[in-house]
Amino acid sequence: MSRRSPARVELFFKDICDLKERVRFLDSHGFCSYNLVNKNKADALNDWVQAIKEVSPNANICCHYSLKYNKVPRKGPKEQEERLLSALQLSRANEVLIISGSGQKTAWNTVSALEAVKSASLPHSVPLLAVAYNPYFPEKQDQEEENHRLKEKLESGCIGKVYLQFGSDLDRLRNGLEYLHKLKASKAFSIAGSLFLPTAQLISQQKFRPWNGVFLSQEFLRGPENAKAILHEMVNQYRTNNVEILWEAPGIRTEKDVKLVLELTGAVDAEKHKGSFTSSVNANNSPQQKRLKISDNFHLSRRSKEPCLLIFGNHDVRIRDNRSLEAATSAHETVLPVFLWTVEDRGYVTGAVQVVLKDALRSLNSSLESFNLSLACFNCPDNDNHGISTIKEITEKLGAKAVFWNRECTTEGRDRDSKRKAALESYGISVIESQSSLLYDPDKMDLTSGFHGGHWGTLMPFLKQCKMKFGEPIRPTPYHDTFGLLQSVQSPTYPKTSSIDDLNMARISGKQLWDEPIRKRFPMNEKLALEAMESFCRSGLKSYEQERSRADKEGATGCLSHHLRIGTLSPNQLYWRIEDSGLSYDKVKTFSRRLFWRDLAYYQLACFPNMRYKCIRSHYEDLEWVIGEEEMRRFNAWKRGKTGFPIVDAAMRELYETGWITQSLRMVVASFLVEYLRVNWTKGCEWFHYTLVDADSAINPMMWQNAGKSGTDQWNFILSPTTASQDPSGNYTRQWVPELSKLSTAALVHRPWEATEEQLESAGIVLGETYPHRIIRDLKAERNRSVDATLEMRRKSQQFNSDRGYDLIQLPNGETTVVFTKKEYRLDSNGQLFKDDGLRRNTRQKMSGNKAKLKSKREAKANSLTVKL
Ligand SMILES: Cc1cc2nc3c(=O)[nH]c(=O)nc-3n(C[C@H](O)[C@H](O)[C@H](O)COP(=O)(O)OP(=O)(O)OC[C@H]3O[C@@H](n4cnc5c(N)ncnc54)[C@H](O)[C@@H]3O)c2cc1C
Repeated sequence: MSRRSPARVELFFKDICDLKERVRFLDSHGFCSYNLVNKNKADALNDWVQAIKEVSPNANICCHYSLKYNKVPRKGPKEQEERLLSALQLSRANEVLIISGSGQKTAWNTVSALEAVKSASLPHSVPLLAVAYNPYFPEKQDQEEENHRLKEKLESGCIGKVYLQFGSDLDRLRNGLEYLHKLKASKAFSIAGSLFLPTAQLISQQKFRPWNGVFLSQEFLRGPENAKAILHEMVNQYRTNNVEILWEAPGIRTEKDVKLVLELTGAVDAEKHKGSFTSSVNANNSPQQKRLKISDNFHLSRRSKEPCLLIFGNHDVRIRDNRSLEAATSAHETVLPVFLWTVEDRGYVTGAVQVVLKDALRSLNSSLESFNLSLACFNCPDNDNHGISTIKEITEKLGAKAVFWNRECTTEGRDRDSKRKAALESYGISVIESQSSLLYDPDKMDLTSGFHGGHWGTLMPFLKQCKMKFGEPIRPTPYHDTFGLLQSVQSPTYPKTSSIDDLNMARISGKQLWDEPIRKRFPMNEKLALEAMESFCRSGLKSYEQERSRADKEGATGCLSHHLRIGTLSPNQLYWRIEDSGLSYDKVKTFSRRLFWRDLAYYQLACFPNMRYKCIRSHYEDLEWVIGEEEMRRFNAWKRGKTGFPIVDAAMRELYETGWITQSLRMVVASFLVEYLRVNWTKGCEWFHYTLVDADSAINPMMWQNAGKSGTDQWNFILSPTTASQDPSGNYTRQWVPELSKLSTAALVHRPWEATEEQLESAGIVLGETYPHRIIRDLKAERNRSVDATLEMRRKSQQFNSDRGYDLIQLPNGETTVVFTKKEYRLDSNGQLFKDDGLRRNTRQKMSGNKAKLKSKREAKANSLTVKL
């Protein structure tokens, strides 16, 4: 789906002048996604693309490629193929829709064309490929044939989008959409759908000279009002199914047409799309402001001559797919890129993150320098509240009246951004904020209390709500658009500022240069981020479902979290790379959902701004943990990787040395700290925050709260510190705990206390000397204490216990909701453990056989102690 436009529009025009005029008109009404039809072999599609880009540089353009009109006369398939492949490689469009053309299908058709594309293995830079699908055939047999052809097209693995043709039978549309969703289960693609503008002219044209393949009912053809009612329904169906609208015929040419479009879709679309970019410029209701609301679009031709500031944060250090950068460079001819480092930033951007941030800033600066821009860095004085005085001073020196930045959705970032915004606006400076670090804007999301196919605050209700409310995440901006923008701006003359090296950030001196292994393992720049993403998509992604828990396998997970944290990669770039990978839904679904976990964390943080320190289930503040010296003894051993449990120690050492471990290991060590060592989760959370290169103020606390039972999605499993299923070969543990490396089997590496004296001796191990004794011996007893403490705390907090024994929490809007609670903690109103609640049995009885079996299978899986992470 296009980034900014409420819908796509098919363009009809006489010549280039007319085309530009039309685009100018549509652009001024907020459209910026266009389709160019191909009705003649002389059509100069690339010239048209160029003309559109001159008027609307960020337009997203789909060129149609008609196999019929592009056929090389009297030549065989080879020549047809060559023509198509060269057209694709030369195309300057964002998408190419390949169509056979109406009439009898010949040997050279979309299916054979896609076969050719597949075998040519074109570079990744060719436009997204799309095909058409008609769900409206009146004859069953014809429809089946069409369905089969679509399946064949998708099987080529080259298709990223399907365009639904127009028709008026709503039932057939519903069936068609169902069919598409079925196909989506194995092939990832997005859907666009045509709509005709129900004008009197179009209706009479279709009545008397209907187009081939367009099936319109008598009711539709009765008149514009009837047609409108049908279109309303279609818009609803499109919306529910995340279908991007394409206004096909007869095009949108006049103010009246625009009004009609808005009547049918406008209000909702405008609302839906304004999210990614909010502006405080022109707070009045000027036409420009209205336009911004609809399209968020600027024109280069209308760029301001006044300079502006573009402030980078610690989460958007990139030039690609960076909305604030696009907004600033689209609106101003002169832009000063700025990085400010304040005492407040140093309070929460700490440890390993500073190391990778500094490197990323260096690389951002080099990228900017290649466009003759450079990053002006400022070490703000400690008494400069959020760097506000520094920003004011820069704007004054520069004569700038506008400041752009991407909002940072952390608690600290929100506080900073709102204070800066209020102060700058009071000085008459406009602040233009964007959102560029999450798939969706958390402030626009609202989950009502209750169970929506999952408990409140769990992944699936959140994911479904995102897609229902906002559709698919927006596609990243093509790099050539950003490149064009950056090339066309200039740097203002500004006095020399601090260099990145001068920043009071990651300044490590003395003997222990702890940053070196981190820098070595995680060099930071956009190019490397893209390469890492590519390499994972080509190899690791296929086996992610099976291998993601393995710590002993290189590349089992993306290892991209540091790039996402600092912003050297945008989540939209990653999301769409996965969606366009051509792999089946089953292969990519878990990975795609990971990015929704990321968004979910930020949604939770918006609801519970103190969640890094305070339990979301507020009564869990009373949970008893180990305290005093014993707590310190346990916590210190855990931090330093000296607990005597090898998999835990290996992970904690890798974390300390390099700043990263896989999710499966994070879960093992978190589970161990909380459930067995019984140390308060906030301690682990803080240690992770300091040591992780991807330390994230939303994800880290969300995961620790879940591990520590007080989060919205309390873990329904405990990970054993001794079975070490994450490292079946033992090689990972041998690497990080070299003192055990000579033990002969993986089992002994993970449980050296089971080794005989001879085995230990021949491996050169003296337990308690060369490797520590286990810090706790009786795992079962520790775990029982942990459960008892939880039950005791819950008994004392009956007001937070639902009638089915689940925890209740209060949402920011004052509503109370039930959150998932592990079976072993569920209590009745007398404080007794629920045995088997009748409610569940009744519900199960009501469910049909298969569904019930499925559900109990799922529950059994969830309750089992070994889990697939
Ligand atoms: C106790 C604990 C603390 C964590 N702290 C952080 C943290 O501070 N920062 C962080 O980015 N991740 C954190 N995670 C989540 C997860 O472990 C890492 O994102 C993941 O290990 C990063 O490796 P990857 O890029 O190879 O992940 P992949 O498996 O390749 O996943 C791709 C991306 O999805 C996102 N992602 C993956 N898992 C999660 C998740 N559970 N929640 C939210 N987003 C996710 C990450 O951005 C990740 O890069 C934590 C997990 C646990 C159990």
